[in-house]
Amino acid sequence: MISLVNVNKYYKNDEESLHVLKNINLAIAPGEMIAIMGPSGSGKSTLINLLGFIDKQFEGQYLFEGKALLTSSDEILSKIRNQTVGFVFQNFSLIENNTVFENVELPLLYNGYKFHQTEEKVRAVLKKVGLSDKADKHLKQLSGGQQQLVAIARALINQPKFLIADEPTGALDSHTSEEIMKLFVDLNTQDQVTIILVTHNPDMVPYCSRLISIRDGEIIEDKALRQ
Ligand SMILES: Nc1ncnc2c1ncn2[C@@H]1O[C@H](COP(=O)(O)OP(=O)(O)OP(=O)(O)O)[C@@H](O)[C@H]1O
Repeated sequence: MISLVNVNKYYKNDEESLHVLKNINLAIAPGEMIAIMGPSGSGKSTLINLLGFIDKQFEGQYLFEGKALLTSSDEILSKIRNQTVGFVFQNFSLIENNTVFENVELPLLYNGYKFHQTEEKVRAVLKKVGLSDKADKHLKQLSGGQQQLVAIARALINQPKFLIADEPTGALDSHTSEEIMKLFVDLNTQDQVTIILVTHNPDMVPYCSRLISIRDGEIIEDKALRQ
């Protein structure tokens, strides 16, 4: 599904050039659930920004389903991104003053759906994450774990080909983190959602099917975990 070939990334300014991804070669197949680990500053965010079609400025090749999508215009690329990848962040990035339903519905509206076409899809995805009874609640009325479930529902609503989760349990206690990871595993094993997860927490790794470790912009380890 995803193929990075000899990818190098530099952050350049007038005085210096910082080499943050070094000769990355990476193939990701549909149905994988990958943990990316590495110290702060090792290049994890840079890598997932590239994988999520956010960053086009790099050397080497990124093929998605055999195509070099990053050559598309910004407008086409943002449309592709909206239909192809779902993002989940540590801080949830939800709209505080909107209801659960409205938060989850938003990417559908961006994708061209009309208000009267969204109800069934939003209800189905809320059911999947176990929030059927919370649709009309405001975000403020939910716990941190429930807010992360809303963010996952929002990431899933356009049926993306893969999910990128950047420290999705970073703001949650260990019990809630476990619940969130179990949901990711269900999505991965039952619905074949491909998941790429950045984490600092080694406890999250055994839930994944593969571990990629990064140091100083290089992949230093790439190993299979559960099958
Ligand atoms: N926009 C930028 N301009 C210049 N340098 C940057 C930029 N973004 C990141 N960097 C540098 O690139 C390197 C990799 O950063 P990156 O954010 O990818 O690391 P990370 O592994 O995600 O770190 P963390 O775990 O702290 O989020 C760091 O040295 C960082 O300072």
